[in-house]
Amino acid sequence: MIKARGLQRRFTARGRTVDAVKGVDIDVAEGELVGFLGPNGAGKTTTLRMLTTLLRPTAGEATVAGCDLRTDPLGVRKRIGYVAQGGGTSPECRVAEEIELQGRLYGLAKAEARKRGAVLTEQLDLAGLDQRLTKTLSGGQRRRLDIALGLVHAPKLVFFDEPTTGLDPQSRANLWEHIRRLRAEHGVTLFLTTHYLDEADSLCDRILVIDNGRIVAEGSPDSLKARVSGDGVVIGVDDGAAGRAAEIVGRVEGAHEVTVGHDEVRFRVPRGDTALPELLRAFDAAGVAPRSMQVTRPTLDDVFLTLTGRTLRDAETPQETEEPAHVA
Ligand SMILES: Nc1ncnc2c1ncn2[C@@H]1O[C@H](COP(=O)(O)OP(=O)(O)OP(=O)(O)O)[C@@H](O)[C@H]1O
Repeated sequence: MIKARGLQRRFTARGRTVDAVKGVDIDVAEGELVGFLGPNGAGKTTTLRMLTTLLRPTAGEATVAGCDLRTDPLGVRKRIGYVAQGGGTSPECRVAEEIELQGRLYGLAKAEARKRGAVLTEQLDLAGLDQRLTKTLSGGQRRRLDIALGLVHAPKLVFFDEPTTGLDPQSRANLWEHIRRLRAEHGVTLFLTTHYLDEADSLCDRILVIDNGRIVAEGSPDSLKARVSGDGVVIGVDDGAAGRAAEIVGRVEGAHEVTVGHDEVRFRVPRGDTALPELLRAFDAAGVAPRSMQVTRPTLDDVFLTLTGRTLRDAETPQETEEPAHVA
């Protein structure tokens, strides 16, 4: 659905040059839900704007939904949906009118656009609000309307730019459910940017981590976590037994960063869940009885820290943004 090679974007404004995206390769297969994760200013929106034809790449090439980004941007636009940050609803328009208008813009006949609007308002829990002025909607309702607008032409590939930024936790969870359903019930391929670790972790099959204009890691949430730091394990033992416990732990394949406390041993291991049964057997054979065993999975923040030496939150810097220099 997406194949991009060496995509770059340089901005020049007031004599200053910013290399916002420094040559990224992206592959997304049909039906995947892929997250593009990175701190503020990492280059997520710029990449998304290139892939959706809103910004011309300085270099590189891409095929999006089967069309070449450079030679057939119109083909790309017809086949994709784009749910932008903040959306673009008109405050004085009614919900149903807004969706119908968007449908007409995509070339649907009036009756067809109206029918499509009814289906979408139903699917996105907006039924009953169709005569409301969009300015009276709550944040979550407005974001769902943004999604409806992005889906009006039934695209098979939808881009979301930070879909849940600014929403309260309940509305975020509700929106995640809608995003999951889009894929499960309609087979839509989804590509979303986020700087929320929990969002990427809970929603996405695969994550691309971008920092400073470059992709620094790629994989499923679990494989990223396993690859970078491994699971943390803490074994509680009786006073005085920690030394013997540490000897046993030292024989476990892949165990590292072993530290011995008074009544506990801590270590890291690639897969805590598979190491524990082996450990239990070894403890049993040695006649040492552990009092407790605890496994903690690393977070995506640990991944980012290992890759860049900074946490995602530390990495967030205020943006300096000029007006975008248009357009494909
Ligand atoms: N039109 C522009 N002119 C100059 N610099 C720009 C422009 N747009 C983006 N940039 C710069 O490019 C870099 C990447 O910005 P981008 O908006 O793509 O990051 P982002 O990862 O989407 O961040 P956020 O999470 O805050 O949306 C930043 O340094 C930003 O200031």
